[in-house]
Amino acid sequence: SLQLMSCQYANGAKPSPAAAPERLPFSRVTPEDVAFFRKILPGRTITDPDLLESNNVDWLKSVRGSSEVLLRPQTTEDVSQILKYCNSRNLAVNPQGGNTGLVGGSVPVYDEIILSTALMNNILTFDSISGILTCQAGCVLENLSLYLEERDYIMPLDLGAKGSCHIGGNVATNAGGLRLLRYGSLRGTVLGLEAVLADGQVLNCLAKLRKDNTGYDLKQLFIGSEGTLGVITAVSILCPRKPKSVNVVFLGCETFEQLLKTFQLCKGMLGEILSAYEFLDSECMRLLNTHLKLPNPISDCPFYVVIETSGSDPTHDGEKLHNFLDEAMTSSLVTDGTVATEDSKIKALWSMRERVTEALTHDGFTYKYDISLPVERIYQLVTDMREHLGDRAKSVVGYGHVGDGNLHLNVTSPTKDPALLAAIEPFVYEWTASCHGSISAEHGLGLKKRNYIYYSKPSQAVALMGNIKAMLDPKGILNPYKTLPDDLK
Ligand SMILES: O=C(O)CC[C@@H](O)C(=O)O
Ligand SMILES: [Zn+2]
Repeated sequence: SLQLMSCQYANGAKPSPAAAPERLPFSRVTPEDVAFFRKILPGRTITDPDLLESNNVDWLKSVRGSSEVLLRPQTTEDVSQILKYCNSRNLAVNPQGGNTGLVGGSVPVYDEIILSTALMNNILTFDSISGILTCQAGCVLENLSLYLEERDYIMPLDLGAKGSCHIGGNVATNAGGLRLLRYGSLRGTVLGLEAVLADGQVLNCLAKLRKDNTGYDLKQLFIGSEGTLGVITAVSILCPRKPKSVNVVFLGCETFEQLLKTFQLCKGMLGEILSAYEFLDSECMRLLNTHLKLPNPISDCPFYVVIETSGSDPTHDGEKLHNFLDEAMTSSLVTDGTVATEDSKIKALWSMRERVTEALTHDGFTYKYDISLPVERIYQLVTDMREHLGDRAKSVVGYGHVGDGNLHLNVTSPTKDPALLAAIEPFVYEWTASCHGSISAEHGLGLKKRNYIYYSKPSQAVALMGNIKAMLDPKGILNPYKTLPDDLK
């Protein structure tokens, strides 16, 4: 049974999952507006509905807008002119990066103008002594990684969507990913950023310093604000050296308790070379086998772990890893495992974890939950949800970032199913709030989760967020219907 929640919903009305926001009274785009955009962005003002199709729908194909204008600025000055104009005309704007978000934050809800960072993809500077990279917001994460690897550095973040996501979008959503355990969140590695405010003012906080205690750290407002406070146009990021030795291990455990004990052992024995500790359950493995034809690299187990080590001495790392595996096997914490040191096998083992999201899209309509919990509780939520839903769900799977206490709980059904959704929500949020967890660990609130914010934040904090929004974007033109709950307006 659940503890009484200390959140607004404990006594008041609970938000309904199906609630769609009403269109706010923004202006509608006129031929004169389009003529203005064509003048400042010749050839980069798109109105052909076929060309706009992919920008209007999210990666999951679960949210579809009806924007009629896509703008593709190349410079900060372009973005500034666009926003200055839109603000004066009261036109709503949806800032968009690689459009790989999972909470409906990166697509328009109605007819918001789409401002894409796709053509803002220049690397500005890289300092090979400090490892500080500055680049425009539209650089694709994987391109930045390749650029850095040639210079013996890596990006401090890595995610499954790396081939399409933009660094500006990563920063705007404070994306977590697979290396957070080692290099920390973007709140630590982003040293500076440039953002254009709703009225077109350019805020240049593009510092390239490790330390800077001169007043409030304004860049933090934009990190994780999902484009609601300004459009990030450039960032500077502190990048780690490329490790000389990388190993990946894929292990199987009988129980989640053993998986956690293995994590403890691993932290103790691998210490400073540990760079990832990820998990998937046997349901994920079934979906990888069935939908992507990826064979299990070890024998069947209830739980699987991906451990990555990154260090500077292959002999030293190999020895540590060997000792750890020896201990984990002899103490029966793990039942089977395989190790990879060469690139192609490392990639193959990583894909067992990275491609779960893709496998799920082939299983049916997917309801996604991205929950932070005390690490020892994370799998209990999956077990309880399975029991709670019984045969109403097609698959209920758990995977995620054990090292960060971040569970990805996904539920599928053959088609979109409002009755199933009503069984999942608010159950999942109440469960999370009862453990003082977060209802969005790394994906953000976007359109889908914003009305559940009170499960994780006190109403004073949400009200203050509303004040900050009103100060920076008084007309509310930036990414409306996102992040903040409806009851603020
Ligand atoms: O699809 C999901 O729910 C999780 C996606 C991503 O955050 C991951 O860790 O794989
Ligand atoms: Zn994740």
